[in-house]
This record gives sequence, C-alpha cells and structure tokens, in this order.
Amino acid sequence: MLEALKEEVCKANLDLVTEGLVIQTFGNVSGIDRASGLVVIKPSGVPYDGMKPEHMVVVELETGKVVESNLRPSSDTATHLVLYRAFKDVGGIVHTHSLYATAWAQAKRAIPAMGTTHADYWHGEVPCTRLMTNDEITSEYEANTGEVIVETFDGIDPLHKPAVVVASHGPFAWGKDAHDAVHNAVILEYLAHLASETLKINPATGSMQGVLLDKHFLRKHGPKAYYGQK
Ligand SMILES: O=C(CO)[C@@H](O)[C@H](O)COP(=O)(O)O
Repeated sequence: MLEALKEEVCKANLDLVTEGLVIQTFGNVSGIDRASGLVVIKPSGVPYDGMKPEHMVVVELETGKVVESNLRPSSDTATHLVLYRAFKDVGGIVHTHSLYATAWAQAKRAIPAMGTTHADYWHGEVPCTRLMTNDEITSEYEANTGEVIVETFDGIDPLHKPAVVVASHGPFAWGKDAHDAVHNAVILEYLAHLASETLKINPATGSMQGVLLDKHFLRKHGPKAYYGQK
C-alpha cells in the first residue's frame, strides 16, 4: 500500500539525520495521499539507523486509525493529522527538536525577519504559538498542539510561512510534500541560528524594512515566480 509514498517519507525521515536536525529517535516526518485520505508517518521510537520504507505506518486522515503496520505511529501523529485537515495544500509535515529553532520555542518568541536571508524564504516572522492551557495539555495534548498551530495561522497562508515554533516545545515545518517539508525545516533551523547570532551582536536589532521583505519574498514566491508553484 502506498509504496512510493512510504519510500519518500522514509527518505525524508533519514534526511533529518543527514541534515543534523535530529538525534536519537527525536522528530518525525509524514506525507499524505489526499486521493485516498491516508497519511504515511514514521513509527514511534524506532532508531533512524536501519529505518526502512516498510517500517512506515499508514493511518487514516479522518480517524487516525492505523490501517497498515504492526508498529505504533509517531507519538506526534495527532498533531500532523490536525494540520493536514486544516492546511489543504500541505503534502508533508516535519517535527524536530533542532537546536536553535527549539531554543526560540522554549523562549516563547517568534523569530523576527531581520534580513534578506530570512525574506527569501519567509514572508515575515516565523510565528510562535500561544502557551497551551493545562486543560489542553492534560486532555488531547497532541491534537491540541495541532489546534494551537492552526489558531496561530488564522489569516496566514501556511505555504508563505511554512513553519511555526510551538511554545515550550519545538518546531513544526511543512511543504508541498515530505521532501519540501524537510527543506523548509533546514531553512528554519538556519534562520533561527542566524537570528540568535544577530541578536547576540546587537540585542536591539529590529525587524527589516517591510519594502525589502516584500521585494525579496515576492520576487521568489510571488504569483509569477517559479518557487512556491504547486
Ligand atoms: O517531540 C517529540 C515528543 O515531544 C518527538 O519528536 C519524539 O522525540 C519522537 O517521537 P516518536 O516520533 O518517535 O514517537
């Protein structure tokens, strides 16, 4: 079932290791087949070393029910499913605990756009979610994590800002497929690192000029640009 997608999702998970975004069994990548309403995701707690396409778990988008695998799906599966239901153009999702993006999440701060390196990829700051309530944490925690992300993106095109830092937790990134989502997670970590270094040099650095932000983002991702086309 969904052999090509399992290959793609497995490779995307292994790319997290190659890109230095995860250690141990941290993190997870999924991809969706919209036609069948099925999601393929990393198994929970399985080491990346030796991870194969046949280890990927297939779950239903609407119910989260495992339809193929003896392994448990990633513990963050419910978050991925909420995001796929809300962000209809998203085809792949990544969660990591990459060092700098997670530091911004722990600091509970959006990552400001301070220069063109950022503006080439993100149209403004990388948002940070609000803190989750005790009720949200003690009930359906993983699904509620997805809900606070969706709430954060009210009125924002998720493909213009393809990542978020979840307060007190870490980053989630997404894209048109699993490979694109990993690419965005790599860029996010670079931008988080760059912002940290910039604020170390000058803690009073403000956001970049709006005109420059638009110029750099839109020439690459605007209506007539190649990047960002589906
Ligand atoms: O963020 C978390 C847990 O908060 C995850 O990244 C885990 O570290 C990986 O869990 P599995 O995907 O292996 O269940």
